[in-house]
Amino acid sequence: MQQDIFADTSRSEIVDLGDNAWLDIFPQWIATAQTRVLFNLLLQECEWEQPAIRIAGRELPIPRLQCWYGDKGAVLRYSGKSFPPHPWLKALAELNLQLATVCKRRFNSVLVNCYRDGSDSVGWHADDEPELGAKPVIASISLGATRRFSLKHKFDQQQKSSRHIQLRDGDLLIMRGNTQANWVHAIQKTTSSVGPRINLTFRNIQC
Ligand SMILES: O=C(O)CCC(=O)C(=O)O
Ligand SMILES: [Fe+2]
Repeated sequence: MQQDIFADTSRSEIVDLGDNAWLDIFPQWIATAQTRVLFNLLLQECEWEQPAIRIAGRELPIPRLQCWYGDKGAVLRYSGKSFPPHPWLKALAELNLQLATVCKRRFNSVLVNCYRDGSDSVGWHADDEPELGAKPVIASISLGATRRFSLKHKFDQQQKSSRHIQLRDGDLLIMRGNTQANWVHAIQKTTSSVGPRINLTFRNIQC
């Protein structure tokens, strides 16, 4: 992948969530010409899974497809399940290198989610598993359809403190500081007609 596929990376916005929690957003961090190539490549090459997890006492398939990539030993754990990593796809390793220029770190793993349509979602959660460490930096890249990323405070659940951000094709969102400690986030189902979306969250698992 060439350097010039990345759009103007100096253009970023900060969303201050208070108490040392904040988001950095780089709209269209990946240029539109390349997002389609990347989207199609991931759709074809990812080894998509739809694992079942226990929700309210019942084993149910997650409402999206996912695949976990990373260094050997970077095991993803949530809802009592463990997912050993698939070895890095070349395209994901290259994206990780480019992220290093913005995030000043190399991530050791990435969760790839595919939301096939508006009925796919991810429920309210924080990426606050102990193996992600305190104040984890999590870099999220969106490809394909625009979906609404919602945040609500863990301890102040008033509607007015919620935030909503439209994540568009090529956008990079970085969650920083106390975002995982103080906030939960979700991509909620929508009844509007939306096409497929792929989201990549790059993380560092302590292993
Ligand atoms: O799809 C997104 O934008 C968010 C995904 C997410 O929160 C996660 O994978 O932990
Ligand atoms: Fe998350």
